Amino acid sequence: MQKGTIRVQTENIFPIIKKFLYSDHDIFVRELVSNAVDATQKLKTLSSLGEAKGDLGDLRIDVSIDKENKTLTISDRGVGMTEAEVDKYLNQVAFSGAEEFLNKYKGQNEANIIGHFGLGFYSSFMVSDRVTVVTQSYQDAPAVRWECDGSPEFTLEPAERAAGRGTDIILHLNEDSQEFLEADRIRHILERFCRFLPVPIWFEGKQINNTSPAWTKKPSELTPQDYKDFYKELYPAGELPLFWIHLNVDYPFNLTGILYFPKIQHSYEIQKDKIQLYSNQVFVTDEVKDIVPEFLMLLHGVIDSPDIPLNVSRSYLQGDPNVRKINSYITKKVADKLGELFRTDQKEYEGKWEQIGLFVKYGMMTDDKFMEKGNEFLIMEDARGGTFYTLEEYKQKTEALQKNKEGKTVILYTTQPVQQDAYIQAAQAKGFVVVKAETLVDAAFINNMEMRWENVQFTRVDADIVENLIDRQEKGDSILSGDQETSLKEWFASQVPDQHITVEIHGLSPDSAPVVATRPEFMRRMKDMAAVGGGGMAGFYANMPDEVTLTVNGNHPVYQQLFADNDAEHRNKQVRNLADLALLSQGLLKGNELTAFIQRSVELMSGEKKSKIILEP
Ligand SMILES: Nc1ncnc2c1ncn2[C@@H]1O[C@H](COP(=O)(O)OP(=O)(O)OP(=O)(O)O)[C@@H](O)[C@H]1O
Repeated sequence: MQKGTIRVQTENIFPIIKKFLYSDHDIFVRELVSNAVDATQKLKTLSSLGEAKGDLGDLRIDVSIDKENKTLTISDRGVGMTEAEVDKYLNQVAFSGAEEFLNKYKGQNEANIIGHFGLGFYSSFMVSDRVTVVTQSYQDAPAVRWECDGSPEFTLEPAERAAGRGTDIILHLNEDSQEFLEADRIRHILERFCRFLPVPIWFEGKQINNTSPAWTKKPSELTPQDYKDFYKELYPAGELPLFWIHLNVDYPFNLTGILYFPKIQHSYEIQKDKIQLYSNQVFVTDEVKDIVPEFLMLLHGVIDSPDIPLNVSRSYLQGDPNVRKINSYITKKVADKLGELFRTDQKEYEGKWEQIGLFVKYGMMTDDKFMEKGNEFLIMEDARGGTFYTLEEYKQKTEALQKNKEGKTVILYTTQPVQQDAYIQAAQAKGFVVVKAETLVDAAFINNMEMRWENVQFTRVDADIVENLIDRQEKGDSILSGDQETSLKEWFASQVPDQHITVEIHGLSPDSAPVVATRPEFMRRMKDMAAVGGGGMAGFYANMPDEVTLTVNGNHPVYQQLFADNDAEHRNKQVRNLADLALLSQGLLKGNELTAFIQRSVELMSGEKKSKIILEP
């Protein structure tokens, strides 16, 4: 028997400390199973190079619990270790045999080796009083038993390994870690971390993992059904995705994966943290915040990269050049895919726009590069539905009618096609094109694009009377006399005393509505932004009451009737009703006011009847 002291390579001690501060004790399972996978992959490589002879047998990993002896064992049929190797790899903390193997066989093997740091094995001491390793090398050497209780002292002696080549890692679980003797607990951890490892892992008579998940295959080997099946495997409860992108780079960094665009019906269902990050098929985390661009956090799927530093802090991740490159690669791939979908199957793309639009808009707002590309596949739906325009198409279509004096294209939009129907119809009657901007992101998107798209301005269709939507017109000719205009203004002012409602008299077409309520664009936008939590000035506007302009169309015939009406009370009620009708069309008539309006309307109708009865005989 050999006795000795574990040697720590001091220059590597800091990563160890960091790693042991890791709050998640479950990761010891990941580390030990990863080592077993590495050992198995190494054996396959050596065999393919002719260095390991003979039949390799059933290369599987077994995880087992022994409740009586309070142990958890991980067994593999991999390369195993000779006595000298045990001394070298296990007795020197932070000396990675994985790194050494990779350097030695660089370019000669296809196997992906997980280990890098030479630390993983030591995570077993987070949960064990004692760890026993029984191992036999693929080389012709006797088996050895290594044992250590977490202190720097270890023992190393010859042993028997009935199963022959391979390694058993036996953890004698400590008092605080008895939970790992529960089968459900272990199965859960295995399913989380080891679900897609490339070597079969068995626990309690069942294989835990899918050894060749879709993302590790070539896109040409996969059918659409395969992608959908894999999605179901990842998210059994989820609805099928809209489409997906298969990522595959090997230069200047390694990255594979599949990103799915989920179906989002309602913005409130948006779920972030649905992308899982793997490193050589080992699950690392589902918090991919710094690796995936913010606007793509809504995607689902898997990213696998051995090049992402996994055991370091967040702030380091952000500064990591590989992470930044990965970020822009993913952005580019997503933009390319969207562009391709738009070009090759526009109808299909339009059909999914409601959901795709969310990504596109977020992306354009937050990423300059994406915005450039997005300009080609961002589409706006006509308020009538079914017709879509790109920005370029919209500009061309509205060239004649919707350019204002400054030469800007005025994009007219509606946030609620049903409620704003009267305004939309009025604009369409003028030959204007109104587009929908109904989703949660639209308010912010409009503000943002207005600053970045050249010569474009957005105006909500109810921001002003239709005559003023593109450019403010001179007050049209009114058939009213000066006195009549003054009285009309007074009547309205007395009936609508709200200081936030401004009354203006215009001479519009007799066919236009008698009164139109509009909400000035700027103020309304600020309030909208405040409502969805926009900070700064927007917060200030949130507390301001609605500003409304009532434009009274002096040329409407109803006013001639009013001038002929000598019953002041009756006339005032009519005036009030006209104003209320306009407010109603803006959804601004609520509560008491609405009830009063209904009562007044009924009164007016029955009053008319009465007067008719009196007049007719
Ligand atoms: N089951 C095993 N079979 C054969 N060799 C093993 C086994 N487990 C560990 N080793 C050897 O011990 C070395 C150290 O393992 P350890 O887990 O500490 O580090 P690593 O796997 O190289 O890196 P990481 O810290 O990233 O896991 C390994 O590189 C490997 O050479």
